This record gives sequence, C-alpha cells and structure tokens, in this order.
Amino acid sequence: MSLTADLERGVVRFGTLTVGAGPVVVIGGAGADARWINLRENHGRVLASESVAAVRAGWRGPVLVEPFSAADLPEIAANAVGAVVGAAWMQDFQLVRAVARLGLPVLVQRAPSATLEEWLAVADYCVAEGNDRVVLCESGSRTHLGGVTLDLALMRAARERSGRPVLADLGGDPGLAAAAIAAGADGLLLPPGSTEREALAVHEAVKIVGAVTRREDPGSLPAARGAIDRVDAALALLLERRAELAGVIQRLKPVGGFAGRDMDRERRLVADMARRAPGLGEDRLASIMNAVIEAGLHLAEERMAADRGRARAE
Ligand SMILES: O=C(O)C(=O)C[C@]1(C(=O)O)C=C[C@@H](O)C=C1
Repeated sequence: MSLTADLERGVVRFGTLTVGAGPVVVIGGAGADARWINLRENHGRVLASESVAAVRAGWRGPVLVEPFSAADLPEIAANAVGAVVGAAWMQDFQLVRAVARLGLPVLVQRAPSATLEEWLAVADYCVAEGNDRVVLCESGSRTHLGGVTLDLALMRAARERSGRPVLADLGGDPGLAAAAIAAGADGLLLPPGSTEREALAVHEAVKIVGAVTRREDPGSLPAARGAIDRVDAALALLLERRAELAGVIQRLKPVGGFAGRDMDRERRLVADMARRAPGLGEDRLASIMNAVIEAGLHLAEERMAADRGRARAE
C-alpha cells in the first residue's frame, strides 16, 4: 500500500520551472519558485508592460501573466514564461485560442461553476491551436457561504483524466496546502497578497507532505540533493516527535530509561518497520533504530534528571 497513488503525470516547463515532475512548485508569495501577475486586477488601466516591469524589477525568475485582453498578448509573449487563462474568463474561447497561439505553456484555471468536462475542454482548445503545454489549476467553486471551496477531488479527477499536471489555487485558504499536496497537486498558487507567514507554512508543507506523499525521480545532483533535503526535513520532524513520545514512555514505565530497556519490543518495532523499508531490511534498520532509541533514552534521562534537580531545589 502506498500513500502516493503513482499516477502518471505529464511534465510542463515554464522557463526554468518544471511542473509535474520533481517537487511541488509554489507560484506567488514570498520565496516562490515563480511569480504571477493578473492584469485583470487593474481592469486594464495599467499597461501590461508596466505591471510586468514592476515585478521584473525585483525578480529574475519565471513570471506567468494573465491577460486583461488580447492587447496584452505581445507583452506576455516577450516577457513571460507562461500565460494564465483566468477562472473569470475560462470560456472566452477567442481569447483562450489567442493565448494558446502564443506558444507559451498555459495555466488554465477552472471557472467557479465549470464542470470537469468544461474545464478539460479549454485544454482541448489549446491543443487544437497546436499547444499541448497545458497545466490545469483548480481554483475553487462558489459555495452557499459566499466563499470559495477548493475541490480537490475534481483536481485529482482532472489529473487522472488528462494526464496533465494539476495545481491548486490556495487563494482562499493557504492552510489547505498540505491537503492539496496529499491529493496530488503538482503546484500551488498563492495570491500576491499572502503574508510571509502563510507562504512559509506553504513551503513547509511542500517539504514535509511532499516528502511523504510524492515519489521523485531526480535526474541531476542538485535535484537529487533537493529531494533528499526534503526527506531529511520530514525525518527531522518525525525524529523529534519520536523522541518526545519515547520520553513520555520513560515516565510512564515502572522502570524508565536505559535500565528499563526492552529488547523484545525493539526487535518487534524493527521487524514492523522493515515491511515498509524492505530495501534497507531488518539488519540495517536495527542499527539505525538502535541509534535513534539510544538518543531518545539519553534525552529522556537528561530531562528526568533536570526535573529531579528542579524538584530538589524547590
Ligand atoms: O516502548 C518502550 O518500552 C520504550 O521505552 C520506548 C523505546 C523506543 O524508543 O521505542 C525505548 C526503549 C525500549 O527498549 C523500547 C522502546
């Protein structure tokens, strides 16, 4: 059994940014892999060239741009690595076709009430214009509460049906990053207005949840090191949590610490782990877990000694 339903994914490259293979990418917000600009926000009153230049002034990485109208397309062709088909006009097929003809990869947001078929049809329009470099971005449905609800099941279905990379637009709730990654999102969209704290939490989810749920097949040394760094981040979190729990156990046992060591229990937990780590196997896991368990016992004994010291001083 695997958490990662190993779905086949296509890969789309926005300039230097690869979506669909490798880590989950973050578009927008502090520390992002790419920025995006929505020219509709200013109702077309600010020139595309000015908006792009403003972002470009502080950012050398990939920029994706959503046009306000066809007049913006030359600027996008010249200065962006990708075009965004916005949720608000996903079915403006004239503009969709013109965007697809730019030859840049296209990010297609889902309109709030669009069905899966309607959404996928937009990708087909791009393909009909000779552009197969399409990623699909779930942007949420309007709900009775007046807000927007991300439909992660629909996002999964879009990936299964189309084989294209899928993104989740976290505009309404950056707290959904972990859920979106676990549901198979290849990337996350953050609104430019998101706080640094929100962006940090999203990047943490990319590392930790991505490490657990996403199998990577890196083809270069930096990519492989990036992937191993994410796994180490998840390991560190789990090792710390494990040490805390081992400490709780030492306090609950009649005889805690090294004096109360239970080798039978250790052998059983190693055997259980070996089922999930058959490559490492029981012998190697036994020495890894010995080090982990001893570190936990040392920490627990240190803390218990400190507590006793404090109690004596009071
Ligand atoms: O389960 C226990 O009895 C523990 O003390 C916890 C733990 C562990 O870290 O997993 C630590 C020492 C024992 O030898 C066995 C297991």
